[in-house]
Amino acid sequence: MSKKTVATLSAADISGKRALVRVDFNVPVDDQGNITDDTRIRAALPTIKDLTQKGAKVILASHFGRPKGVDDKLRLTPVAKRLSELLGQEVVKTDDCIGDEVAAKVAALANGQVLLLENVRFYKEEEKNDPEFAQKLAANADFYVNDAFGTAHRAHASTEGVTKFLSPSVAGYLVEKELQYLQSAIEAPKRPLAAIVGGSKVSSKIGVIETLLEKCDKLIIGGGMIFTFYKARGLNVGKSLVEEDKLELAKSLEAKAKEKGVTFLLPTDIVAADKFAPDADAVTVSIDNIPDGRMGLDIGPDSVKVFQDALADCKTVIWNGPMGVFEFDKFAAGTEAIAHTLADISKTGTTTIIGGGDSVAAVEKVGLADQMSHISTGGGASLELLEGKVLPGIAALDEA
Ligand SMILES: Nc1ncnc2c1ncn2[C@@H]1O[C@H](COP(=O)(O)OP(=O)(O)OP(=O)(O)O)[C@@H](O)[C@H]1O
Ligand SMILES: O=C(O)[C@H](O)COP(=O)(O)O
Repeated sequence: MSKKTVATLSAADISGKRALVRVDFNVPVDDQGNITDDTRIRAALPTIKDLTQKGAKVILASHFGRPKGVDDKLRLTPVAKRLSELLGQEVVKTDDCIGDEVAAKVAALANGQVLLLENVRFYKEEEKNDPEFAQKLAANADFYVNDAFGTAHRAHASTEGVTKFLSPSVAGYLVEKELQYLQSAIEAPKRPLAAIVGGSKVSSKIGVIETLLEKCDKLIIGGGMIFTFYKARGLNVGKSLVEEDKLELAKSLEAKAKEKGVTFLLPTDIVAADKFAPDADAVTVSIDNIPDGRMGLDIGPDSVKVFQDALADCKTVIWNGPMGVFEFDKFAAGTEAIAHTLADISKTGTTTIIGGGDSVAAVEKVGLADQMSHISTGGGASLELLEGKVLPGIAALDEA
């Protein structure tokens, strides 16, 4: 990475200084507001601990959800509690992210103490990347660290705007690690390189499919988007999800794969349901035999076998998006089988990278997260990076 990192800042440089650290604590919560997965909080610990050990005063900023103004359900109080348990030290929490209360609590911080600001998205100026708001956020700090990989694709005040008011502006350890895995997988991968792309919509994955076609040796497609490809080939897809306006595009993507010599694999069989529900009746059918009244909600066992064979000799695999409606147990088998396959090939030295919220949730559901080479904490951010886009939150940091 060509960006300056927190590792380059010594205790002599930062002891007693106030660090504004952007983290992505946008964690999933249940109906009661309990955190159901603290991965993103744990992922920020190396940067926070490094800064506190070097004697800095750590001021954490994050968004949480997509509030329209102040929303008590989207306060970061439960996150502060969880973070203080994980750090084994008290985390001071403020009720706002700018203003007098924040200034007073920051002024009272001792070296090595940690403070968490309230949800920065309570101000609409955050997402507008308003310079005055960015200046107010920056006013409480001496330097800036961005460790919010999951939010690096947003040009917001706390991810991009603040860098104009704080120096140095450096990357944290999580950002460094994410870039290292995702960029090297796409720019200098050990080959063969395979990408598995799933999820529901062709339209939301076109960018990544097109970019991956340029880089990959094998492209494996699953999830709801397969039916747009089948229909483009003239197959009957019953009531399955189809994006009618993307049929031509699907055709051209397949043609492009052929032209480039990329192995392009679609499932050979699917699990067809009579309705979109967890208790739907499910039958496995070959793709040229999808009954009229049914919808495909998972890939079938033959497809899993075909995909496994294709992945067996790969040295790098990137996976984004589930193979089926894995939230319903009856339609989770395809996604879970792919998760197991990746765990198996990881053991033989293949680099396996899981990017994106749903695929990560699926891998976690089957307890295989720690067997993958890298699990990205960024959904949209990892996709945009794989698409070759510039991430504004990274671009704004100081060059190394
Ligand atoms: N055959 C299918 N029919 C309808 N929906 C499907 C099908 N297969 C998968 N899905 C749904 O697709 C959703 C994920 O699709 P989406 O395009 O949003 O991917 P994503 O959230 O971007 O994935 P990721 O976060 O892993 O990148 C899941 O909720 C899953 O239930
Ligand atoms: O969960 C995410 O992908 C990030 O925290 C970004 O959230 P956003 O899509 O609301 O900007």
